[in-house]
Amino acid sequence: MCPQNGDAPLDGVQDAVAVEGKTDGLNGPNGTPHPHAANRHSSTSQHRNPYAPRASDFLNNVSNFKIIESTLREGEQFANAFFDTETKIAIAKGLDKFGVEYLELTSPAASEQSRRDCEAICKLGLRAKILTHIRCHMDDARIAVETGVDGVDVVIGTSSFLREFSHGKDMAYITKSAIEVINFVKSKGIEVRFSTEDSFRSDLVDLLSIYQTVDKIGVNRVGIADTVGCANPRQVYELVRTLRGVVACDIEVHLHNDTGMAIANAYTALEAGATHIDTSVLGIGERVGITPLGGLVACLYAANPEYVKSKYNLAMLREIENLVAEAVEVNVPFSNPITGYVAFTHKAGIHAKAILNNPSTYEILRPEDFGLTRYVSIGHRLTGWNAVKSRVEQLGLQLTDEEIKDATAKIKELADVRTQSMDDVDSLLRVYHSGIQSGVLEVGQKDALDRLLREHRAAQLASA
Ligand SMILES: CC(=O)SCCNC(=O)CCNC(=O)[C@H](O)C(C)(C)COP(=O)(O)OP(=O)(O)OC[C@H]1O[C@@H](n2cnc3c(N)ncnc32)[C@H](O)[C@@H]1OP(=O)(O)O
Ligand SMILES: O=C(O)CCC(=O)C(=O)O
Ligand SMILES: [Zn+2]
Repeated sequence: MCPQNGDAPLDGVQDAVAVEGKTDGLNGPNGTPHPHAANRHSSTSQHRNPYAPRASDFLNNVSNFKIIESTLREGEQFANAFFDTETKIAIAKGLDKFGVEYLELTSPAASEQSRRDCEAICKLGLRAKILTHIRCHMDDARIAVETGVDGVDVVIGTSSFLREFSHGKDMAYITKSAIEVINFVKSKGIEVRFSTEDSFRSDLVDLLSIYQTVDKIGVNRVGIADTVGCANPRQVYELVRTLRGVVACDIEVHLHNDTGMAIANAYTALEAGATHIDTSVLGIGERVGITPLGGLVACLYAANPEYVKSKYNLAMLREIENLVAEAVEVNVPFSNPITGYVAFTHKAGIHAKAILNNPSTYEILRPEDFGLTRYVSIGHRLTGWNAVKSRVEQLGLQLTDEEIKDATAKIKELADVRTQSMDDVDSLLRVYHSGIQSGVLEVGQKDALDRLLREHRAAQLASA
């Protein structure tokens, strides 16, 4: 792994340094010396600098990547998806406003309307580059280059499964048609990408050989596709890193989410030197889809918030997700990163206290950077007096800490029976406060408080 280093344990020390660098928000090896390094390795470290940059520091593209947004291609392969022209244009404009670098559209060979929609989106004059996605076949390529796209994404299966059961072609034929299609697209002066479908179940020698061939003839990007979602982060790292050493062109990854790895795999691909990541809004695509745009953005924001904020209009994310969710008739999942309805809701008393003091205690993403708001939920039995105190202050009530703790005990007692709404909690706090103010209530007088609450409820019912 490290050319200067034949001493295995040193790798461990280097890992520790890399972690320190990250903690400082640095990509490079600028961390302070590891306290144990000198003692443990003094004999070898005389000859080399253990803190010198490693190959992996230079490969890492976590803060240098482009998104190829494929909601209008992979996303159209989602079981529920039917996008009419108007919806496609709304999605394209929304994603463009968000700031994705590329939009990938369904093949114009798929249907007459697909071809017309592709042309219509090319004419919108968006900032994002427009790509279309075709089979590795001259018939498709001829149609694609006439649509006005900025580039063509070419794909063909290389695994034995697809060679035998999909297109029936061997590697020699695949290579020959790849060269023909790539040269043809290039001759039109537009970008071309060549991708192998089912890369992780393809023979490594076949893969590297075809990628090297297309790189030599000037393809702009090569793509690796985890078509069945079988890859894990380590496999992704190894394949991308190996490919990085073989081709000079950009590297795109397309990662399905069948085993829930798509975001982690995308992150790891960037660490290994990938330059472009395919996404779709909410991850929609064949089966359970691919790397979701929002989840990827959350993950990359956590790594480098300033870079991600500078590239994308993050406050647009919710609007785009809602647009696509509505178009394909699904709900945004409750646990969705950033936009899930509980993404910034804090509940347990211990969390609530710390969050109220400093949100970074329990938040890696700042809701305000996404145009969103944090919530502290208090009407439940896991609440604590610090959270209740914050609400008391918001309501402008004057209560001592001892009184707030007493009121909190009542909230918990009631919440043991059922969760209390914010209105329930507010009423209780107001009743408690007026009881204290008027002198009919003192700390610990449970019966008096129960009576005041009963009277309050009766008055509410009478006025309803
Ligand atoms: C993993 C992915 O998601 S890849 C992208 C998938 N996208 C699509 O399929 C786009 C939508 N598809 C379509 O509209 C149609 O399938 C079309 C227009 C592409 C082709 O339709 P048809 O000609 O009716 O063929 P059909 O879909 O039944 O079969 C696919 C054909 O493409 C061939 N083929 C499959 N993959 C490739 C490829 N990557 N490169 C070249 N040829 C291919 C198959 O051998 C088959 O050829 P055949 O007609 O000689 O049997
Ligand atoms: O073109 C590509 O890279 C990917 C095609 C695709 O959708 C897949 O293999 O899952
Ligand atoms: Zn796919």
